[in-house]
Amino acid sequence: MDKDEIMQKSRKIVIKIGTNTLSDENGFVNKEYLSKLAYQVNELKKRGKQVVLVSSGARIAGVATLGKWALKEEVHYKQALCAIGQVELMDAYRKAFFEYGIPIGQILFTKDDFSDSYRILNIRNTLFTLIDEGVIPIVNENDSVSVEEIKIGDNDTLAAYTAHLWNADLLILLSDIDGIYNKNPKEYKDAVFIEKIEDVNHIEKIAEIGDAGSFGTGGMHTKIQAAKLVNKHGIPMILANGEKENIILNLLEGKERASVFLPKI
Ligand SMILES: Nc1ncnc2c1ncn2[C@@H]1O[C@H](COP(=O)(O)OP(=O)(O)O)[C@@H](O)[C@H]1O
Ligand SMILES: N[C@@H](CCC(=O)OP(=O)(O)O)C(=O)O
Repeated sequence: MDKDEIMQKSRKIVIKIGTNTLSDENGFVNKEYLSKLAYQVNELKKRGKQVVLVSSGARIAGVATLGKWALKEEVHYKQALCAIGQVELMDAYRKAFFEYGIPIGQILFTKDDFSDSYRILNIRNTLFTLIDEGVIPIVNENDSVSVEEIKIGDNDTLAAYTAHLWNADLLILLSDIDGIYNKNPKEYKDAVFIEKIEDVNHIEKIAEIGDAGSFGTGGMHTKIQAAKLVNKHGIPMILANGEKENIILNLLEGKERASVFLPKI
């Protein structure tokens, strides 16, 4: 299957939005962006698709709101910033989706939650209930609970876990870049775009996996990790540029390029 066919056939879609994509240049939640996202999710719903959002952006929203601690590296400051920013984030989502009459529900995970079968059962029940009732679940890491060893700031992996847990048909990572290149195009002008990855386990042979952009955390490393995780469970992953106008709907109509990571049959 190619990217366009996957987009059309997938019913249960997890969409992850990265920090750079949904923050403005000062780190505030970009409300105009969320409004356009809500429009697209509503269109997906109208076409019979179910959507779970995984959203980053709490830490930077905390920095912007508080106006300090931007450079603090200690984990408890990062956790405190996420606690502040998560409220801003959800407030912005709530208002954006309200315009389309769509209620949202917040789910905050720690990595531990996914290794406990009792918690997994509860999470699944909550997710299924929200979706069955027309609510859009918005997932983030429970940053103020997660501890350093668990690692704050890897929502790509979190999105992959969520996709697996929900038995999603597709994971879409929306980043500030239109896919993976053979090297970081923000550093190398001659970087070559890679449209289709048939075996993510060998990606390092064809691409240099580099670090994050300005506000981002995981860079390409965590996106590859996410692809490995979902592909192993038969779920394809699309990495696309979330900053492009109407990206999700354009992907659906085959009008945009993106990198697709295909599970092995
Ligand atoms: N081979 C590569 N192809 C594309 N982007 C790359 C590559 N290596 C590193 N990058 C960097 O990864 C960034 C995306 O990661 P990140 O900033 O963490 O995004 P997000 O906030 O969406 O999670 C890109 O903006 C780019 O600078
Ligand atoms: N959970 C944290 C960090 C999430 C994270 O992985 O950031 P990103 O690499 O931009 O997806 C937050 O909401 O700020």
